[in-house]
Amino acid sequence: MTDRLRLTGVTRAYRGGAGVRSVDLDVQAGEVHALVGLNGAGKSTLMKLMVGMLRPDAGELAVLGADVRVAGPDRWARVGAVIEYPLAYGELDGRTNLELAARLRGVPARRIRPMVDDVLAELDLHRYASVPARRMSLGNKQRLGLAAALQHRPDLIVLDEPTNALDPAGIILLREALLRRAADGAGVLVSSHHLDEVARIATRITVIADGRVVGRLDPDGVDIERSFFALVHAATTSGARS
Ligand SMILES: Nc1ncnc2c1ncn2[C@@H]1O[C@H](COP(=O)(O)OP(=O)(O)OP(=O)(O)O)[C@@H](O)[C@H]1O
Repeated sequence: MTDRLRLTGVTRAYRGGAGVRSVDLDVQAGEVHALVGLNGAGKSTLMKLMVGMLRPDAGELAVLGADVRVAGPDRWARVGAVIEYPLAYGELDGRTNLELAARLRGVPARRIRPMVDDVLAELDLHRYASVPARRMSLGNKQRLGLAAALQHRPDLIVLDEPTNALDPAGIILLREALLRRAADGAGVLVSSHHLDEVARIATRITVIADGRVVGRLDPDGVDIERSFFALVHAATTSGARS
């Protein structure tokens, strides 16, 4: 097994006490690992830690084998992430946004145009290649952000609730794109509230509640929703007692 991402005892507290505590988590090459939890469980906080947007108070965090504190641009160029909101320059059209994202990741100039064409086709965005991002619908902006994160075939993909604004066609396109990346050896981590959606794609499902890992779900399990609530309930009632 090859670690694409490994968190060991990672803790980060916000002022006021919320945050994540002693989280152990890994993402392996070739897998889609899903992080599920209720609103406020700590999914976005964990993902921000994983991509260096937040620094841990304690614990170790390795991205593609390098400590997150010392990972350089070459390492980050092999990561694709969308955390919270897809980033796009409103004045620039879809194609230019994607070309810029590719340049920022150091993709050689001759490879950029075919790469952008491929991802525009993959996420059915060709109609928006010449449309400024500010005129795109929320779902198409999300497709554009996902395209920017996936186009350079990163070795590690971290997506925070990537299906939130997508229509059913977009959800299927994203699912296929992620399964293709994983089959090619990428490690994929996605957070979601949608248990059914996650069960279709994930090889592993980790449940978090109150900033802690509280258990795992079997993607092939019969009543995944029930198992999810049982885990969350057990964790929050034991947390309330302690
Ligand atoms: N900047 C911040 N300052 C203080 N507390 C914060 C901050 N950001 C998040 N929190 C708190 O940390 C906890 C975890 O939030 P986080 O956004 O990671 O949860 P989440 O699982 O992503 O939730 P959702 O599903 O609603 O997006 C919550 O209690 C939240 O209120």
